[in-house]
Amino acid sequence: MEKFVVTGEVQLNGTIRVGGAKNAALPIMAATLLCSGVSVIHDVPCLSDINAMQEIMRLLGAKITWEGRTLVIDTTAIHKNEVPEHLMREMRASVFLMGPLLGRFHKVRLSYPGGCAIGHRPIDLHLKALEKMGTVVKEKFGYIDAEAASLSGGEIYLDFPSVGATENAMMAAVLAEGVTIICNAAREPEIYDLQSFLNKMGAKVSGAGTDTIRIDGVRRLKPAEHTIICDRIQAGTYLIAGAISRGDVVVENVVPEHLFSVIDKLEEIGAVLEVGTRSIRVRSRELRGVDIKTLPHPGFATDLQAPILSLLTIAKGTSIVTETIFENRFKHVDELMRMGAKIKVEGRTAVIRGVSKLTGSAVTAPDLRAGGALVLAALAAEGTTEIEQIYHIDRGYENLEENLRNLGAQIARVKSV
Ligand SMILES: CC(=O)N[C@H]1[C@@H](OP(=O)(O)OP(=O)(O)OC[C@H]2O[C@@H](n3ccc(=O)[nH]c3=O)[C@H](O)[C@@H]2O)O[C@H](CO)[C@@H](O)[C@@H]1O
Ligand SMILES: C=C(OP(=O)(O)O)C(=O)O
Repeated sequence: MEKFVVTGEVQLNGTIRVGGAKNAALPIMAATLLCSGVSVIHDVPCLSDINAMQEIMRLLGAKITWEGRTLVIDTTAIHKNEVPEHLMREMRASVFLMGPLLGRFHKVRLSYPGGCAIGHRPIDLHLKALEKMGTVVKEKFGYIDAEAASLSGGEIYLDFPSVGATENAMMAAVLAEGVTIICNAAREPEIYDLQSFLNKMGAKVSGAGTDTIRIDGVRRLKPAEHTIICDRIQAGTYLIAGAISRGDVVVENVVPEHLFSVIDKLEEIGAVLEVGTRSIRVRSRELRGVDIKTLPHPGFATDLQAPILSLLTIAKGTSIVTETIFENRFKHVDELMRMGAKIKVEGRTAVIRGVSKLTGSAVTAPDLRAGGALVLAALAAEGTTEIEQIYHIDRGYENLEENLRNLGAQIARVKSV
């Protein structure tokens, strides 16, 4: 086990370049399974979730090699359409294998996925979408058997614009007969990236980025080459790092339109932002409290709720943060309170009374973004903070300590007893 040791109160200065998005790379890796051949995916982040996905795909028969930040995936020898439970449990994204394997083999067997413990996280919408395409789903002994003699297009209404269900439905529908319409689809940028990749494979998908996606089924797909979009959540986290340290940070390789809600809230908090075509500069001195509500894209991303909450702990006045996506995503609050934050949680709302200073303390990362939030708090805190269970952070933040050190932060990864 490892932990981060952070000595705070250092202003961050400099430039950081973010890489490809985990949440785009994972479904796109799964999508390569839709056909036989060699796909090439550029700017894949080096993260433990990506490694976990590779492990599963290798078990299914894929040959995967890294060339720098490029992943070369050969799906010619896929011979399995069954994923064992212990591998499914490793991450939420394992559920993305369902759509592609069903599309290619008309049959798949897997169990419930794992992932960050941030709420109940059912997969009923994924299954409902697949059933609408003619799949028969049977659940027994913790396993899900999904089978479709032939997948056929259908009209799918999602009760909630679930990112994963939208992606799974898209991947199953590309090889289905006829037209599939996904209504109330998720509009996250990662959905658009998946559409781009599927279309490069020869699929006919349109509408990603809106709430209605149309898929005209095709008979055959071919392998494709693609570059993953940049990670808006890591980018947002580094912007908050600049603001919380009262520094001057430029985040490069970003698509500002993906970050509108964060840019808007940081400005409301009092940070000064300069938005370029592919970069954003953040500076801050005085911070004031604001209200934030997480929503599906283009609303404020739930994955940035914990990081921005850290910033609000030292903003003047009272802030109210409402988490509407996941019912259990305030686990960072208790840890932040150990650092001197004043926060009260009632149901899905956190009321934060800004304090002038946080103090270094021993804390534990309860999940990925909550872990990121603790690193941010530690950057601003007086003294030294030790953050345990950083394997959560390694799921989604690439080279976090190195990137922060390059900006001047005092952060070290050390062995934990
Ligand atoms: C790998 C990946 O891309 N993960 C992201 C994805 O997760 P994920 O795809 O799991 O998130 P969803 O958009 O599906 O979940 C949103 C909400 O819908 C509910 N729901 C979802 C599916 C379902 O079948 N039934 C159901 O009720 C969930 O419990 C949750 O309350 O989107 C989330 C919301 O932006 C992000 O926080 C995650 O980082
Ligand atoms: C919750 C997240 O990931 P996952 O859906 O893979 O658990 C995340 O990236 O913040």
